[in-house]
Amino acid sequence: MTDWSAPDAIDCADERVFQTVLDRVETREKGHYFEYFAEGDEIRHGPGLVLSRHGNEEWMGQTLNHDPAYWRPDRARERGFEALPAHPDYLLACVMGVTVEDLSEKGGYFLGRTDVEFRRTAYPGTELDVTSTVVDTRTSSSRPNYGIVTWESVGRDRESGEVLVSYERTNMIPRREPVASDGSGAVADDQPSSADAAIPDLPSRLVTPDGGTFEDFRVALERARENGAAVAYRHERGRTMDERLVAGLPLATLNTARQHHNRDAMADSPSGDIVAYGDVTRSVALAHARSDEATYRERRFENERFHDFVTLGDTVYGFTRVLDCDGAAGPDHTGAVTFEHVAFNQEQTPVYSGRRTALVTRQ
Ligand SMILES: CC(C)(COP(=O)(O)OP(=O)(O)OC[C@H]1O[C@@H](n2cnc3c(N)ncnc32)[C@H](O)[C@@H]1OP(=O)(O)O)[C@@H](O)C(=O)NCCC(=O)NCCSC(=O)C[C@](C)(O)C(=O)O
Repeated sequence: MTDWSAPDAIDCADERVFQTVLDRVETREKGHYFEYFAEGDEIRHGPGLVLSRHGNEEWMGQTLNHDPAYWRPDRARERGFEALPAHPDYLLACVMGVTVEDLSEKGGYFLGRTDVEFRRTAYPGTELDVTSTVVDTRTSSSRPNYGIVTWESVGRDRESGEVLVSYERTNMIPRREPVASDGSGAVADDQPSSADAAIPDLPSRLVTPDGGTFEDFRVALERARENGAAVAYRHERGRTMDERLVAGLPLATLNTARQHHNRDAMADSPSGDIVAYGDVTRSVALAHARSDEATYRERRFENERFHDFVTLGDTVYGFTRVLDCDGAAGPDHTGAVTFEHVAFNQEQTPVYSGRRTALVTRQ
């Protein structure tokens, strides 16, 4: 009989032996299935993460968020920051990144997020302390292999305890034991396809603002309202998703979701391949929008949805609609603008949409 305690008892160089061993051993799992989560559970995320200047610059550089206030001290001061700040997209991606191991590493997709509130400016060197609470769990009626879980997450400065950002996010999470679908979410064969569906009435005219200041948006909105038009436009820039964006950026935020870096595991998933981290896709589309606007501060995001997969080689473009201008919000030299942003791919398929309120410089 083989002495299994002997160091050379298993010849791993022999393919057949190795495959037999692999078939027999248990896998030490990472992440949690849907059944693990119960409403009200509170989770403190262990890894923490120190926001870094390198990470900040890498994120901004790769996503085209080329706003010098986040890497030039003179421009940061002009913008009213105490020091070089962390970019809000980088902060948000890091806060969410450290939650992934506990919440969503098992797989499944990021479906949406809402109530994203930036409470304080964060600076490189800040150590994050992130906690999450399970807000809701339910089974999916259309996808029997998955459940749908919503968490509220809060990212704090570990030293001061101050809240930097908070949000509520929803994911599909694989079930340990898939159940038969109740079919209520299935699309009936005789339903019209989206191509056949009637196109809703669009405003007769779509107005583009003359520039990117608060006044430009306000004037465009007024002009549009007087003429039954809407303020909506697309941005010229696009960014093709390469490995650095799809796998590199999430890993730099400690996002361990297999969706972004394990092509082998993802081959047998609904997307069939690795997909871009939702925060990367959105940050690219927002960068396109910000490149056409005099952003002063990010305030909040609502109703963010991820509609379709973004895979390697896809190109992400941006579309913006201006919904509202509030001259009374923020410091005197700014006003708040609420936008609806849509990220779309080379086939003009929407992959992300969300409502954003930012302070924009007046002139
Ligand atoms: C996933 C796909 C295939 C489903 O496609 P579908 O046609 O089946 O979609 P659906 O019918 O719209 O949604 C399925 C179910 O989800 C529900 N649902 C949908 N949205 C929400 C929401 N916001 N809040 C609450 N529930 C929502 C919806 O009501 C439905 O429930 P049902 O099965 O009971 O009828 C499709 O939606 C898709 O391709 N989306 C893009 C996903 C994606 O690429 N996300 C970003 C990358 S993954 C990621 O970043 C990962 C991360 C951050 O690292 C990490 O979580 O760890």
